[in-house]
Amino acid sequence: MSGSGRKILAAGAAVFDSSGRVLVIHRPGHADITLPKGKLERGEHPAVAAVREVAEETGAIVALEAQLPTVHYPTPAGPKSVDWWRARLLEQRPRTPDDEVDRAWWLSPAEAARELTHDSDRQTLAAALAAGPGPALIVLRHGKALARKAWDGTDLARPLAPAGQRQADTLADVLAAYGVRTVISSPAERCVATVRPYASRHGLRIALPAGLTEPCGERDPAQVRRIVADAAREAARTGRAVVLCGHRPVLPDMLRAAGLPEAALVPGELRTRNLSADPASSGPAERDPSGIGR
Ligand SMILES: Nc1nc2c([nH]c(=O)n2[C@H]2C[C@H](O)[C@@H](COP(=O)(O)OP(=O)(O)OP(=O)(O)O)O2)c(=O)[nH]1
Repeated sequence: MSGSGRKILAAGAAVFDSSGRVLVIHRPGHADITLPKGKLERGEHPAVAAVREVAEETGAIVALEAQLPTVHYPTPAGPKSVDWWRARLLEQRPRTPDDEVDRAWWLSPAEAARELTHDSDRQTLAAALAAGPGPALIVLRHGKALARKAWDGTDLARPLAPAGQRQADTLADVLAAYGVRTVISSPAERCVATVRPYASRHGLRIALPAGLTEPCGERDPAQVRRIVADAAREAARTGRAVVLCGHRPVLPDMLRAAGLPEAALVPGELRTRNLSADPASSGPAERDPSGIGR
């Protein structure tokens, strides 16, 4: 069957171990050597799919770091787009070889560049090397909240709408894909509730700096910048991803302080930046592939 026109979506990762080696697979069906990746399941976020596919194809449990350029190519089943991340190995689990992937192994980047069958994988590897290692700093707008006129309590206590709660559940999987260890939120309920499913699943405390609330953030952008800079230092110090959840009027300052381009985030949408071990250095800015907010 050729070219129905429907785009095939996939996601994968250039995975690095602690010695800087990269993980490749052999696929007997295609007789090729590639980076691990695979198709999204229905409704699945690409970041979540990337982590799942790497685990299924290699047994490697990974945390995502920088997002890399999306790759497009035609296939007999239709045009295909693959979202890629740089990722680091957290744990290697055993995996039984099968017809899809009969071997997964580690190569130096130079060896991998020689062995990979497809040029696009070589380009993804080059982008991963250019991004360098480092955890993600994630800036997130809270999920869809109850309308102001539908709520007669204080604005700080205004809760998420049911759609916002669903976004929060999806975000819990996305934040897990990045291996988030530090959760920071405006104390407003709609922000806290956006990161609560993730924090409670992982037994993490949510830090609640008052400086991220709407009135404080708008009044004192310098304090917002300090909160974000502290978060970036924490990520660089621990090597683990950090998420900051805030409000639309404060997000421009949060994004700027994170070194991300200005963007009008819709509820539940996020942007990530990868931080190298040196918090002063600037990593590549990244877009949100999620569509959670859309
Ligand atoms: N992996 C990969 N395959 C490519 C590229 N360019 C290209 O023409 N192909 C060909 C090889 C295969 O014959 C065909 C489909 O391979 P694929 O890896 O995209 O699809 P798949 O369904 O077998 O695998 P997956 O998405 O489940 O991982 O596309 C490329 O850049 N990467």
